[in-house]
Amino acid sequence: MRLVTDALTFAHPGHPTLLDGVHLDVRVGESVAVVGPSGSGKTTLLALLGGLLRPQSGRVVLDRGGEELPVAEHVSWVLQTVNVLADRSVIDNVLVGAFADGLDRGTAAARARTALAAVGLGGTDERPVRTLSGGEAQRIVIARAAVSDRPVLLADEPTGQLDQDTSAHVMDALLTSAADKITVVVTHDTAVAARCSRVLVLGAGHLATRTR
Ligand SMILES: Nc1ncnc2c1ncn2[C@@H]1O[C@H](COP(=O)(O)OP(=O)(O)OP(=O)(O)O)[C@@H](O)[C@H]1O
Repeated sequence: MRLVTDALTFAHPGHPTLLDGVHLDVRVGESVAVVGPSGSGKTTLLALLGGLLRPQSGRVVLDRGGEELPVAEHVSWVLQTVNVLADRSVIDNVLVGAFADGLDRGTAAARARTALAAVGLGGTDERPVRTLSGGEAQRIVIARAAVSDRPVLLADEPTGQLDQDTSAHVMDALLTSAADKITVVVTHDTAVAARCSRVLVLGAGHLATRTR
C-alpha cells in the first residue's frame, strides 16, 4: 500500500503558494518526518494527506495494489490538540474508535493494555483522564493510534508536550506500531525526525529530501 500525492497545491487566504506542487510517496513500513519552518504548511499538508482539506490541484491517493481507497476512512490521527474524553477512563479513551472500526472487544482490550504499557501508562486503565497531565493525555492518543488497524498514521507534533526521555519512549511505541503502517510525522524535534526512516523538509511550497 502507498500514500501518494501528485503535484499537490494548496493556498490559504494570504498564502497563495503555501503548497506549490508537493510530491510524496510513502509505503507501508516507512515513517516519514516532515520538518520545516513554522508557517511553512506542515499541518496543512497533513490535513490534505488525511482528507480533511481538499487541494486546489493535484491528488492524494491511497493505493492498495491498484485499488484506490478513501483515505479519510483509513487514517488514525495524533493531533497537536489532545483529543480525549476527560471524564472517561484511560482505557475507554484508548478504545474509542476501535469498536467502530470493527475490532472485537478482546483483541482491542489486549492491544490497548500493551499500547498503554508501551507509552508508560500501564496500570492507569481505570483512571479518569481528567486526573492525568497534558503529556500523559497525549500518550493516550498515541496508544489509541497504536491499537487501530487503520493503515495510515498521521501525527502532528506527537511529542510536543513531552520531556526528552518520555518523548523517546513514546517514539518507540509509535514506531513499533508504525512497522506495518504508512506513517507521516510532523515535528520540530530533530531527535524525533532522526528516528524516522526519511526526513523531508517543507519550504517555499515544496518538499525536499534531507540527506543525513
Ligand atoms: N484556516 C486558515 N486560514 C488562513 N490561513 C491559515 C489557516 N490555517 C493556517 N493558515 C496559515 O497557513 C500557514 C501554514 O500553516 P500551518 O499550520 O500549515 O504551518 P506549520 O508549518 O504547521 O506551522 P507550525 O510549525 O507553526 O505549526 C500559516 O501562515 C498559517 O497562519
